[in-house]
Amino acid sequence: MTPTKPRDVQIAQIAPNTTVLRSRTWERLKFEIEYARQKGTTANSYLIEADSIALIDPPGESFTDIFLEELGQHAYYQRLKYIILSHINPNRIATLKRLLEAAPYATIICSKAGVNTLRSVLANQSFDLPSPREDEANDLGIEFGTNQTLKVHVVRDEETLDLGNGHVLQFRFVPTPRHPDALCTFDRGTGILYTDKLFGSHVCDDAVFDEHWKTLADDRKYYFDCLYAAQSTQVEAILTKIAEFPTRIYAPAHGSIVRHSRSVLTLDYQSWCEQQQKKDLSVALLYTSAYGNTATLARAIEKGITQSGVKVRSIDCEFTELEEITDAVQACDGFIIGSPTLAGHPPTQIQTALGIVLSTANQTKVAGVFGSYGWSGEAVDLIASKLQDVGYPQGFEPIRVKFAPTEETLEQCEAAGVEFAKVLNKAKKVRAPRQISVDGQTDRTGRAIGRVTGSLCVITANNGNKPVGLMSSRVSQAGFSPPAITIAVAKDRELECLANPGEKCVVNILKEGNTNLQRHFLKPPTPGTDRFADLETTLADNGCIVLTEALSYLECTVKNRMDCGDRWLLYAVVDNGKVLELTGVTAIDRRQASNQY
Ligand SMILES: Cc1cc2nc3c(=O)[nH]c(=O)nc-3n(C[C@H](O)[C@H](O)[C@H](O)COP(=O)(O)O)c2cc1C
Repeated sequence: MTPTKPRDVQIAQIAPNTTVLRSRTWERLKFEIEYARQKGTTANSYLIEADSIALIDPPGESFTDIFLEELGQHAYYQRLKYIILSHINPNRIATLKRLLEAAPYATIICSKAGVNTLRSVLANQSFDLPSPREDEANDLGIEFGTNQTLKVHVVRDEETLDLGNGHVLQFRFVPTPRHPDALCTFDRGTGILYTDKLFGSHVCDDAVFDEHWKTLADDRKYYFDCLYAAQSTQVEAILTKIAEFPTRIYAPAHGSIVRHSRSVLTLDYQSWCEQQQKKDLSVALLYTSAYGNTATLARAIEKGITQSGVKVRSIDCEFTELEEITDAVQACDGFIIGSPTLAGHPPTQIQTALGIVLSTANQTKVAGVFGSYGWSGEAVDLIASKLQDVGYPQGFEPIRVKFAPTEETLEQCEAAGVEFAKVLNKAKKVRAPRQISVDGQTDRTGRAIGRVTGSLCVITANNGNKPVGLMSSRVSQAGFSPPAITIAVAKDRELECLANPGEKCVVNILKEGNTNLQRHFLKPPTPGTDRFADLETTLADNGCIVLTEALSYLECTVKNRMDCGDRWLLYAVVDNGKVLELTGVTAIDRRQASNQY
């Protein structure tokens, strides 16, 4: 295994008086769904050194020490006048606390929606704020007020802040259900728009700017799907809002700075939002989360649903008007309620949302419930039983997760999202009257495509340390010299580990008559269990699992991956192969129509 590079902070000047500090990790930072492509990430902070100095977005606690060390070498903490927080993230508090202890003259800037969260997270912290000294302040040319306690300035939408030397900052509120307090900052002096989470990607590399933007396409889309697909209406509104700025560069919180592909990426965001709006099935995901655990579960369920082609409207009930909740419940085909248990109950916002659901949603809507709890977990049971009383069809079994989710529980949630979408699709088929003319043509085409057959294979690979396996009948020989194949795989997280050139896999070609393996791999994997535990296996030279009951196997290296709508098409070179049974015949997938397996 290649040793991973240690975390570091890359520093680069990106415009006059403007420096980026990219806190980098080459490993997956968290097990949250948005990091699943395992390409590391960067937490970008920006320093504007004009007459007054402003720092935008110090990183989370994974980087506190290395970031503060680099910042200290670059700028005097005492001269730091503003710390702008584009959104309040409890994870940032560890860094913020240490920063404030070293920078006694700094004022925190955040939005009105952010200040409450800031107060509540800071309330649990004991600060050791140094007393600023008047003589030191005078030496540094800093205005010295008498009240030198923790200073927070809550900005208004469109407010400006003049840092001097032409750096006039203008703030815009860009709220989404996930980040209701989000703030974008435009610097009129440089044309840089500090976009926080927007336009980012979780990729760690040496390129500060996006010269290589074409190679980022999949990562950007994946990032959008995880963070914004369920909030496309709000994102469309944000895009209109920020279009007013004469922006030259997007400076996001993660990944490379967007200079070369700014227009392309803006158009991509517009079209991805439009694609979401056009989907004909939709889910209202109503949740609230005091400490972030239920919100993390919501993200994973959301991902499972959107990857199945169903639109999600995610609503944090704490920050949403009742009319919007009512509107979402009326418009949706299914709804999901997520709630923590606090003092034996769902919080008030969820009780209110449940009231709206019970009085608004007709009985045909598909329902789901989930939530994080600490010891008794009454909230999920209470909501589930109320929904059961009405008789809503269930999209998945109620999900209860004790405190913070693990990687397994998030997988379970994602699988539940996929399941929910399936139930919705089935319910739609039952309801929809058959449109003879249009469906007739579609059926004819589907039946014609169905005559294309493929050999049944199981693709095995390693997702981090975890072996994964997926059935596919879309494997074809693509080249002779070098021997190469193409594999079409569903846009499924299981094989996301084959996203990059150089990744290894084994194609196990199944034998006609061996229904054991076929049945095994047709079932969806159960999260947290070893899929290969009951099978006879051995390891190939490339480290992937070989199913010894297969007819033959190919050891492959991925060279390329192409986006083909609902599938990825992998092009892989065959490095090695072996026939395991000389007399058997290849199992073939014969079907009546293109949408059957
Ligand atoms: C004030 C408070 C009261 C709580 N009461 C309960 C309770 O009655 N039953 C329970 O199972 N968990 C209880 N918990 C634990 C939370 O449900 C648990 O921390 C959960 O992960 C919170 O989810 P969230 O991060 O989505 O807010 C309580 C936690 C707090 C802070």
